[in-house]
Amino acid sequence: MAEEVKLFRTWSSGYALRIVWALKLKGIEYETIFEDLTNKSPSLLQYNPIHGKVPVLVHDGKPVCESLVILEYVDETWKHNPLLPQDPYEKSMARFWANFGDDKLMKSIWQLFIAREKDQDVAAVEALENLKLVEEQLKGKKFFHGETVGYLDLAFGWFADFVSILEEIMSLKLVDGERFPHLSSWIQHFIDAPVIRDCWPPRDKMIIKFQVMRENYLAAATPK
Ligand SMILES: N[C@@H](CCC(=O)N[C@@H](CS)C(=O)NCC(=O)O)C(=O)O
Repeated sequence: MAEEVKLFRTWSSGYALRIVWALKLKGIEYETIFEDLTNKSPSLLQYNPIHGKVPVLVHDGKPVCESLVILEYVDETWKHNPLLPQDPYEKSMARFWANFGDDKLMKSIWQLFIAREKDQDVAAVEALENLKLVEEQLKGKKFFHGETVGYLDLAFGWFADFVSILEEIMSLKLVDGERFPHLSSWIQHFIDAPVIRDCWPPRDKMIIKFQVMRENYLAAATPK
């Protein structure tokens, strides 16, 4: 019997995009269910009752939640075109840096994005420190694991897109080739990599979405 694979996602979620890329890189057929997060479907809440978030992967009726967990599930279930390194130490390092990306880097980039003008310099310091750590990881490499796209590239993929959205909306340059030569070249390689390049959400829609989000945060933070 054919396997049934379903992916609950939204058009813009960078977390969900990780799973889209992983399934496509593995050549797995799947059905997409687009969610409206302002009116979550009963199925999403049933499959992810703890967080109620996308992405959720449902494989033959069994739900898997949390994008980094789903990436590992996909990699272990369909073993061809491996995403994670096989060596136990390298695998644990990959998990470490993926968590760093979600916990520290993403938070600091977001804090910069929603900082009021007077707070931007302070917020930039933390974001830049985190970016330097990522830059170190990419020294001498095309992708995080070498010559081909793998788990960490998918984990950091949101950044490749979001950084230029942030730069455009805030009219600043965060990642330039002089300060971050390795990160800059990774962004270019990753954005244009086969499979990856076909899945990006429409840029104009992303700009509008994040512009509105930023304005709402700034308005909420401004004393009346
Ligand atoms: N840690 C989660 C984060 C997922 C997440 O934050 N998804 C957002 C969309 S980008 C969501 O579903 N938000 C709905 C909500 O917070 O209620 C993961 O890696 O899957």
